[in-house]
Amino acid sequence: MSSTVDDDTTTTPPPAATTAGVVVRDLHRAFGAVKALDGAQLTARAGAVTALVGPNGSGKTTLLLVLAGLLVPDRGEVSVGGHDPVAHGAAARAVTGWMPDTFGTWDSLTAREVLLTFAAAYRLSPATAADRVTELLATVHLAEYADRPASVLSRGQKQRLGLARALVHDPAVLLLDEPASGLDPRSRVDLRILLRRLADEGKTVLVSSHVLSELDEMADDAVFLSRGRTVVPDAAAGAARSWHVRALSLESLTDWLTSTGSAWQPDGAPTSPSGAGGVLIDVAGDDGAAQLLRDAVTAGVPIASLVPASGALEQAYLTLEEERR
Ligand SMILES: Nc1ncnc2c1ncn2[C@@H]1O[C@H](COP(=O)(O)OP(=O)(O)OP(=O)(O)O)[C@@H](O)[C@H]1O
Repeated sequence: MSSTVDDDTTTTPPPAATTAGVVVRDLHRAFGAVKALDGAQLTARAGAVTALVGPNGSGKTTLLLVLAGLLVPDRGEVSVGGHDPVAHGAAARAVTGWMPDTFGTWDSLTAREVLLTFAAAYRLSPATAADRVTELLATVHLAEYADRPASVLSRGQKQRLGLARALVHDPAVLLLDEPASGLDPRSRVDLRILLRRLADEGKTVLVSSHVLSELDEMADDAVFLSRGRTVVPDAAAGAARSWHVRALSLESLTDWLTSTGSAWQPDGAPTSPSGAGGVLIDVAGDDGAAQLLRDAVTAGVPIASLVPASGALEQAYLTLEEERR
């Protein structure tokens, strides 16, 4: 990949797209002495939601900016929907929907006008654009704000308008930087459902977020970044996971766990007047949880629930050795 030129203005047409999805190989980008990307690798499949996870400063936004064609990398290979965003920026942008973590709007325009402006920039015909914008405003539940100035929109509503903007040209690849930030719980659920639907339609969805429980529920794949490098979470540490066990009688649960030599700790929740309560216990994998449940029931412990205390992504995230920067 060239690191300095966008040759859209030359007469060489971009090569036909060959690879769906997003592929990143050995990507580097420094800001002075800070290596924001230091050999990052990534593959995001078409038809899947891929989570981009990492501590503050790990390079997530830098990576997404490179993929969106807004930042030139120092070196490395990038393919977005089969196009190189540096060498063939226009072709890559045509298939890319980009939602930054904060979306500035022109406050004097209405929500509809904002979207129509972007639709025109993507060269949608006025008739197609009008229909598409009306449909998208309904999709992100902003129909009632369609003809009001964007200045009246709340932060979460602006986020939703930003999502509609990213979708206006029906892109094959969606790059979303912290899309859930500022959204209320209902809007977060709507976002999750929408991203799942888009992936099911065959689109590539790459989403960064700090809300790991949400990514857990929507992501098919995950890529972990740490100090600009892709890392594989410690598999051994990830194998044992904390589970929350609750029983109708806390006393009988803890007596039984102690008699079997299992290490447990209180879950911190108050015991109910009837004596119900719970503990946290480390269990190796789903098989271990199934065995624990079988043994407890056999021993006559009145188990009420057995659930992972944290999501798989969160657990994997916590095994990352690198710290925030
Ligand atoms: N324009 C810039 N100039 C100087 N340093 C930058 C610039 N952009 C990013 N950095 C640095 O590059 C590193 C990676 O930043 P980046 O914003 O990509 O991280 P991030 O993973 O998105 O973080 P967060 O989760 O906090 O949003 C950080 O150390 C940051 O300070």
